[in-house]
Amino acid sequence: MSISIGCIADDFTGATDVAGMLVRAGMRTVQTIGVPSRPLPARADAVVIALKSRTCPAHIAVADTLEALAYLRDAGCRQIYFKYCSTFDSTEHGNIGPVIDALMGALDASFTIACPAFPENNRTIYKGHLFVGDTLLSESGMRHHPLTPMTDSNLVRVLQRQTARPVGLIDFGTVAKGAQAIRDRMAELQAEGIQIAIVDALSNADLLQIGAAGSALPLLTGGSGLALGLPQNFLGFEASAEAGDSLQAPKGLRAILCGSCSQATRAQLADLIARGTPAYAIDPARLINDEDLVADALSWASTRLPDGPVAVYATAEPERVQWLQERLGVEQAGAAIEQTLAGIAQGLVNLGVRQLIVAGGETSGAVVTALEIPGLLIGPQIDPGVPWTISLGDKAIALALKSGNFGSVDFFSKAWDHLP
Ligand SMILES: Nc1ncnc2c1ncn2[C@@H]1O[C@H](COP(=O)(O)OP(=O)(O)OP(=O)(O)O)[C@@H](O)[C@H]1O
Ligand SMILES: O=C(O)[C@@H](O)C(=O)CO
Repeated sequence: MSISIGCIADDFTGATDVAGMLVRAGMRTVQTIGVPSRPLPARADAVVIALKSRTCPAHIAVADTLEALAYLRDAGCRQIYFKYCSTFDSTEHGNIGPVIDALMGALDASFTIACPAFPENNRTIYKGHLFVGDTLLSESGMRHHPLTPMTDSNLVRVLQRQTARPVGLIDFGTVAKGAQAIRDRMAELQAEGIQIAIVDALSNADLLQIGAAGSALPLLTGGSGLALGLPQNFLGFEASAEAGDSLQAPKGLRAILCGSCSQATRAQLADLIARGTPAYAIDPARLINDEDLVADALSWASTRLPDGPVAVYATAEPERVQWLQERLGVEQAGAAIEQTLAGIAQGLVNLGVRQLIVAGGETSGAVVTALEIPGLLIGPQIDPGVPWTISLGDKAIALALKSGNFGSVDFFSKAWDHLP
């Protein structure tokens, strides 16, 4: 089997996001949960390994990434792609910088690019500054993110704080001139000693040019948008009409689990509740008191599930998130909620749920891990960056892993209409 692109994603929603893009661009794509212990179950042009490495300590993120890299190299992947968030979610200590460092070292790469732009979801980069819609990243809801608050919009500055390798910029003036100009600028920057270049991008057309310019780089890094421009680089690869495989969602009960506190998820949840969907709120005060919220939520859900979808959520406003974080610490607060939602997910599947939407990357990581799902086949897109997937393994479950800030306001109700 010859695999063109081997992708390592730093969270699970990000992984389905980029896998969906590769499918859209015509590549047969398999997503694995963690580094697979067995050969891939399906023929693939691209493989996406989903890690949960965005917010763990940097040395663990690096170790997990290098293990994934070893697998992808053994599988014969011709280009490696590190996928991180379109809002560049990271802290002063990483993990984007340390992971890029480690990948460059292992691949003996002297230069790479960093381009998280995702114009279809209103993430654009201009003069190195990341915009979310009309606002700078630092003025967007991302400044309140529970784990990776983003308070600086200048990505050259942000990444430079995370790596000792010199970081530069390929700005829009160059990108607008097309692939050859971008290639020339890469060469100039390398000659100046720059090893990683943030690249401006305002549209999918820019991403196609950037993808073409990066054809010879052993390592590319970015959001999922960049993936649209990569399949064109592979000789002998022909866009396959069956790339999305004709998947069939398993029948079963429906549920929604929300651990994302992002602005979009909060609005989507409010919309769902306003439409009358039963919703169970995880009460952080009861969590602190060690009450068995998993059993409580499941007993609540069990009587309602036969009548239609139910939602269970920890989603809260920034002040409520801070309240819990002050009592448990940031990491422990996140982990406690994730474990609770993961336990509820296991119980829901035991109750017969086979169609499940999960909101939030960290949350999805916890849920998919608890469900012991080894991999996902990628199906139709619900909204940009969020495809339906069908789990591999013993028990087929249709899963939509929604990145916190993705999706239209009616996402949770319309998603069912897009089931394959
Ligand atoms: N009420 C709450 N108090 C404190 N932490 C919470 C609360 N609700 C959720 N969390 C935690 O906030 C974090 C949200 O991160 P998650 O990645 O799931 O969502 P997101 O960042 O919106 O999504 P994405 O990474 O896809 O953009 C999780 O660790 C979750 O457990
Ligand atoms: O790139 C994005 O914004 C998403 O795929 C993501 O990674 C959110 O967790």
